[in-house]
Amino acid sequence: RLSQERKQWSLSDFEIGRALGKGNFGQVYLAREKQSGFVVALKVLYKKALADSKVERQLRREVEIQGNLRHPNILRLYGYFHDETRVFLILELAAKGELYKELQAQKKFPEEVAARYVAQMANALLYLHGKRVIHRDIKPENLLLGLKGELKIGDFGWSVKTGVTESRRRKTLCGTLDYLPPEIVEGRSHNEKVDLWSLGILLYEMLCGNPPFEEEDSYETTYRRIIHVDLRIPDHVSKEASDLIKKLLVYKSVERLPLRSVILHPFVTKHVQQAK
Ligand SMILES: Nc1ncnc2c1ncn2[C@@H]1O[C@H](COP(=O)(O)OP(=O)(O)OP(=O)(O)O)[C@@H](O)[C@H]1O
Ligand SMILES: O=C(O)c1cc(-c2cccc(F)c2)nc2ccccc12
Ligand SMILES: [Mg+2]
Repeated sequence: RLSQERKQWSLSDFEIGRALGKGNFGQVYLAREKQSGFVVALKVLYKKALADSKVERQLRREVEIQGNLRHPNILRLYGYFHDETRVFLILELAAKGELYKELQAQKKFPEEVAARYVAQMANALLYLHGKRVIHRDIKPENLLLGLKGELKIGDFGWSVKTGVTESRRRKTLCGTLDYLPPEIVEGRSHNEKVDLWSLGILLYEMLCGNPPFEEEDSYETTYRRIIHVDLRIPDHVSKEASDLIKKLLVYKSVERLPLRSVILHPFVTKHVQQAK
């Protein structure tokens, strides 16, 4: 186990292994803590890049939030440290990498696989919302897989503790709109129910191989399709799955199916044995 107390970590505490992936502000490496032999993912972020993109505050928030979370479907942040030029995040290793890669390789998932991921996401979101944290960036790129193929929500770059109202519209709108709910796309106030919409988008993409409102290179068309909830569900999708998607992709956030009902929905219960 990594010593739990607020230890002052440094690079010399770790043996660095292969690169696991490349992120926006640096690389992520396999690493072993020398003292305990504990294997982690060490995420290296360059201060210059962070400062240039003005995301230091967001990073500190991400670290603060993720550091306090303990849930089997949420990637652990064990600690962090920095030197003159870099910030290092000591993260739980997600041995099976990105869900995104799995989805790209398989094109789409069988319904029982998608149902398991939906159940794990719903449980993680129940925990998060219970702590007044909204993720706001649920999408395959930010979901990792543990050793037993269990889903781990990583990347709290966009999460916030509610009550912090700020228009993140600018930065948000420069990424892809595909996963954003109408209230964010229209720059209106939003709450944790944004994660319910994204869960619906995720389920659709896992079963269909592409997000529902995706348009080749037309941002405006995607925008219009989102606010009109212009949803077309292919015939190969079962009626239970289709029902759940339609109950999550609802324009009015208050009408979206609550997480407890997601977990008890026939699409999930059909495939996933429920917690005792
Ligand atoms: N905990 C981890 N375990 C295994 N692989 C990881 C882990 N964290 C990151 N990776 C790999 O490194 C890549 C880059 O990591 P990540 O996406 O977190 O960086 P980033 O894109 O800079 O962060 P963000 O997505 O928050 O902007 C991921 O796509 C994944 O392949
Ligand atoms: O030089 C610093 O004091 C510094 C510290 C941190 C930092 C330190 C701990 C946690 C965290 F999330 C971020 N981030 C930075 C990003 C850009 C430039 C400088 C810094
Ligand atoms: Mg990333």
